Amino acid sequence: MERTIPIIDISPLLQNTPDKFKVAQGMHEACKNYGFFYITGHGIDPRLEENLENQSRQFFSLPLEEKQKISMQFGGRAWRGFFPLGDELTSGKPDMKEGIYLGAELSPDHPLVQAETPLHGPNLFPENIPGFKETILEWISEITKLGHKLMAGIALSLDLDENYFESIFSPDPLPLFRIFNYPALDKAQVEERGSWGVAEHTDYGVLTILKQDTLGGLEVKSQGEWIQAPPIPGTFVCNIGDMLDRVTGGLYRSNPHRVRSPTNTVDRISFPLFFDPNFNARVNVIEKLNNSNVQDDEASRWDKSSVHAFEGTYGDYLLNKVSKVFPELKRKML
Ligand SMILES: O=C(O)CCC(=O)C(=O)O
Ligand SMILES: [Fe+2]
Repeated sequence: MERTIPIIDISPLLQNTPDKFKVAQGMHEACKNYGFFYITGHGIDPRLEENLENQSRQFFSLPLEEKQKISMQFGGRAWRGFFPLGDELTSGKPDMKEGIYLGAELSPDHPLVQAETPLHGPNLFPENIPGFKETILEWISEITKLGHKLMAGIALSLDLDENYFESIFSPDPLPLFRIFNYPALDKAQVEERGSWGVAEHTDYGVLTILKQDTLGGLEVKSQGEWIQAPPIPGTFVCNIGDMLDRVTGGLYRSNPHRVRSPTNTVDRISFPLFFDPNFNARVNVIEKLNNSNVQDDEASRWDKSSVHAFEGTYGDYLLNKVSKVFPELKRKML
């Protein structure tokens, strides 16, 4: 039988009804077996989704010079703004995507900005797309709220108190929001550049909440085989990041995934929000799980490093990763 990623209706979790325990059970199975699940019943306004998609497409169809007006070069340590096709690397090779890096809008007097904490600060918004800034900020706010609810479900799925994970998000989580555009490639381009919009990797944080368009191309490695995560209307894709793999002693694995570039004439667009721990949080193993016989997968992992052996704060882990995906920027900014 073909293996497919489970779809979970999370409305009982949002409405806090007794069925939330069934939702948690579904999450437990999905996280153990796939590291991925789809959610429905998430309550996000379809008009907000539509605005986000339309305004993002407007942005990416602008000439490169226009997009470069909000280049990451101007984002400084906050690590925000636009990057052009081929600038981001996975395992040292350029991804076939362009995108915008976004996050919580922090003013210069915010303590973390005052302390010159990397990845914290103001966003760079395109000026000539009416409503785009408001849409982006509303999206970050709504999906961040959803992230907290999903983490309550994940805590229940591990037989923990619903608020268990709040300490690693305290005083605030680090929501890293990205909008990616994967240009359609023809045969010759695939031959020259390869077919990866994003090559195999795992996500770094706790939970990724991804809106994708209707084109597809996301693939997930599960029990050694690559399976599709096709778009399903009304859903988002959620997946486990390295930090949840770490705290569960590998019970919930951060599964490798990749994106195949579209080959028709339409570009694929996607919207991952990485719901990450506070930058200064220490992300410790959940003692109660007692899952100590984890098979470390360091040797077979895409980055040849272990999420279990690592020491330090989440910020340390993250900076080590982002400096590899944007080596040039790291040299200038950090
Ligand atoms: O674009 C997608 O569907 C997924 C992107 C992704 O895996 C990532 O940015 O970490
Ligand atoms: Fe990813």
